[in-house]
Amino acid sequence: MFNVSFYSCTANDYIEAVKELASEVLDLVAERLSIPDKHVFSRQIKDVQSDSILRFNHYPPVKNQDPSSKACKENQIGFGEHSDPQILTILRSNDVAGLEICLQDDGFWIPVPPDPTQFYVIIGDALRVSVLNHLLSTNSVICPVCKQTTQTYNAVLEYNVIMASTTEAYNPNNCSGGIGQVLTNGRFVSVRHRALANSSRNSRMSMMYFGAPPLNAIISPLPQFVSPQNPRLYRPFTWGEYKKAAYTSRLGDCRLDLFKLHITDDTLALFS
Ligand SMILES: O=C(O)CCC(=O)C(=O)O
Ligand SMILES: [Fe+2]
Repeated sequence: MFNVSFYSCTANDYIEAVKELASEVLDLVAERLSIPDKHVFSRQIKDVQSDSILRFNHYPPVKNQDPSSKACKENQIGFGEHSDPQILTILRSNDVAGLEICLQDDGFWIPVPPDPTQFYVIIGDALRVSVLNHLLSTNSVICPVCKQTTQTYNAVLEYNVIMASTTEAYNPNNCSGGIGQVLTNGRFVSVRHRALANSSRNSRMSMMYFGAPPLNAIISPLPQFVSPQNPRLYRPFTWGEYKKAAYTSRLGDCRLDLFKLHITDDTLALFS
């Protein structure tokens, strides 16, 4: 029989452990960015009011399909294309493939090989703002699978973590943006990803920890990322507002557009 209290204790232990891991990653990121307050990101997910969640995904295999047919490909989509709205996601899966990431807006999907011994770190919309361009300019590695350059945070590798992020420089017209993009005033673009159901015999299963701020936390570009040359791109908003926008739009929609400030020549003049 399913023992609910055993399950809930185990899940809570896992949440505590993975929150620590996420916090350490975020502290390293802040340190590397020379942000004086190194807990600026981790404080949000450690807050007792944090809106972080743990989700379990199960993708049963898709059976009896002609793998070359279009219908087959569509049926295989277990979790459609999206970026995670929170700050940071820690993914752990079994050894069944399915996760894919899209590094550029070219519709080309790169499979991420499953490894049940690893944690995968996905930059959420909330963090994408401030961090990655800096890290990427000095830390980039060649992905052993796709042979493309992938930005990776060296310190993160010590934890056997793969940090997926885009290799692109910020493009304000690129729809793929998240609340991290706001914190860094548009420097970073969180990775778009999706999960396919496998046509083999086995189900893919994943455990996702989404580190999020409290609902009333203000998401706004950090002051060090705003200057006359880089005027503020987004109006401040709360995580609660963003979450509502995320859950009332379609999964793949670009919700950050709702929070963009329209930069005019007059606005620019105010900063100069
Ligand atoms: O199951 C996976 O590999 C990815 C799931 C995912 O992207 C999500 O739950 O947000
Ligand atoms: Fe996701």
